[in-house]
Amino acid sequence: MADVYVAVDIGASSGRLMLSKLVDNRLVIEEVHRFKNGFVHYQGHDRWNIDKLIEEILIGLNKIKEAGYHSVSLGIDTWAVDYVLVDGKGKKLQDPIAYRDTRTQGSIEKLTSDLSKEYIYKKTGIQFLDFNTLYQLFEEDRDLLAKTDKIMMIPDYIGYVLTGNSVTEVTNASTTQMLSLREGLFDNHLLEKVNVKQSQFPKLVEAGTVLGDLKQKLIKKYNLPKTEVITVTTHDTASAVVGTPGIGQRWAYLSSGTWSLIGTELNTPENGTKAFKQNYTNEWGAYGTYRFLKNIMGLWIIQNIKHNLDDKYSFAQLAELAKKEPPFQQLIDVNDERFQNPDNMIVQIQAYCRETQQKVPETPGQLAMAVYSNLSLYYANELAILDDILEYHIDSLNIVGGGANVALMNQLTATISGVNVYAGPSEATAIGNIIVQMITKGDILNIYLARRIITNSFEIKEFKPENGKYPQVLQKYQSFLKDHKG
Ligand SMILES: Nc1ncnc2c1ncn2[C@@H]1O[C@H](COP(=O)(O)OP(=O)(O)O)[C@@H](O)[C@H]1O
Ligand SMILES: C[C@H](O)[C@H](O)[C@@H](O)C(=O)COP(=O)(O)O
Ligand SMILES: [Mg+2]
Repeated sequence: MADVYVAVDIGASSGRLMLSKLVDNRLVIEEVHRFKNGFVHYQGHDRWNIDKLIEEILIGLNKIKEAGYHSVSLGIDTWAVDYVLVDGKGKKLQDPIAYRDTRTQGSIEKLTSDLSKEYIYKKTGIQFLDFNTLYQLFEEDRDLLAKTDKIMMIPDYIGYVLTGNSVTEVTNASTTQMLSLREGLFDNHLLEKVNVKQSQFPKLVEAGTVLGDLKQKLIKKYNLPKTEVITVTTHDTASAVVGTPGIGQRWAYLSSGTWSLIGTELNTPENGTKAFKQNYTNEWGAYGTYRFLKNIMGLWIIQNIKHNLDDKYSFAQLAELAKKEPPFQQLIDVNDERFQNPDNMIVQIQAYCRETQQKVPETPGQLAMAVYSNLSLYYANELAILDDILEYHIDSLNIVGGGANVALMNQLTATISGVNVYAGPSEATAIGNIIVQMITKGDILNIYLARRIITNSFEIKEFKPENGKYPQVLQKYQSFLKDHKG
C-alpha cells in the first residue's frame, strides 16, 4: 500500500511531479517539483535532453522522500510520437529527436506515394500529422535503426531507465499511426514500409499495468522512497482525458496546453469518410475507449510570442493585456503549418495578417488577443464539425490544462460555440495519471466514480454563452478558413 501517489507529467513546455492522496473521498494534489522542458537544436536536429528530464524526476522523488514519504506509487506521462532507439545493451543510441524537427516535412507525401492515405486511415484511424512516429521512422538514420534492439516511446523509455523493465503502452503506441485498430498490434505492412520489425518494440500493454520497482541503485544513490512504477495512460493527452470531469450529457474535452486537443471519448472508433476528410484521430484511451480528437496548434503560439518578447510578460500578464483589446480584429487559421516551428512567431503572425490584407496586431495585448480569439473560433468550428461527424449535438465543453486559466478564451469559446464551457482542473493530466494508478491499486473502483471525485475535489468554473454577442463571426471565420486553408 503506497503512502502516496505521484504523477510525473511532462508536456512539451513543462514537467511536474504531483503528489496526491485520497482524503475523505476527495483528491488532494500538491505540486512537489516543476521544471522547464523544450527541445534544443544539436547534432543536426531538434532534440529532447531526456537525461535531464530523468534527473529532474529523481530530484522530485528525493524531495518526496525528504518530505517523509517512504513508499510511493508512480506513473509517467509525456508527449506523444517521439521515441528513443535502444541498443542490445540497453543504452540509448542518441538523444531523441523532437517531433517539431524539420526531418519529416513532406514525409507523408513520400510515404503515401505507393500506400494510400485511405488504407492507412482505415487500418489505424489516426490523423495525418507529419511528425507521427511512422514518418519519423521512415526518415530515421538506417544505420542507427540497424543497431536498434528496442524502439521505446518516451515515457516507456523513462520507465525502463527507472525499473529496467520495458513495455509499449497502447495509448501512446496508437499515436505512432502504426497500431492496427482491428488487430491491436503494430500493422506488419506499415512496419515493413519503415524497415522495422515487431520484435523491435517491447510488448504492448494496456494502461494500468504494474511495470516494476524503482531500481535499488537509484534509491540508494539519490535517497529516494521505495517506488512501484505503474504504466498509466502514458500519452499525456490520454491522462488529461481521464482527468477531465466530463460535465454534460454529451460532453467534449479540450486539453489546452502547448497543444489544444479537442474531441470526445468514444467506445468504438470512428474512422469513416467524414472523420478521414476532417483529419480526426482515434487515439486509444483508457479502459478500451478511443480519443476521437483533433490537434490544434494551441498555446504553443502564445509560448513563442512570450519568448519573442524576451519573457518580459508572464502568461497571466499577457492574458490581462489581451482583455484590454477587442476580439476578432483579424482572422487567423491557427493550424496553418507556418506556425508549427517558426524562427519568430510574432513576425509570422504579422506577415500572415499583411498577406491576408488584415489589421496587423502590434502590441503584446493585440497579439495575445489575436491568438486567444482565433483559438476560440477554431474550437467553436471544430465543435460544429464534431456534431456533423458524430451526428449528435455536443452540449458542453470541458477545458482542462493550463489554458483553463485563460478566462477570456473560455468565455469567447462558450459565446461563439453556444455551448457551456466548464474550465478546470488545470492539472488534469497529472490527475488522470494518478486516477489510473488508484484504479490499478483498487483505491477507486472505476473512471466514472473517479470523475465524480474530480468534480468534487477541484474548482471548475462555468462559462455560459453570451447569446447574440459577435453575431456571424463564426460563419465569417468558416468561409475565411475555406479560402485560406494553409
Ligand atoms: N495563469 C495563466 N494565465 C494565462 N495562461 C496560462 C496560465 N497558466 C498557464 N497558462 C497557459 O497554459 C500553458 C501551459 O499549459 P500546460 O497544460 O501546463 O502545458 P504543457 O503540459 O504542454 O506543458 C502556457 O503555455 C500558458 O499559455
Ligand atoms: C504530438 C502530440 O499530438 C502531442 O504529444 C500532444 O498529444 C501532446 O502531447 C499534448 O500535450 P502538451 O501538454 O504538450 O500540450
Ligand atoms: Mg500537458
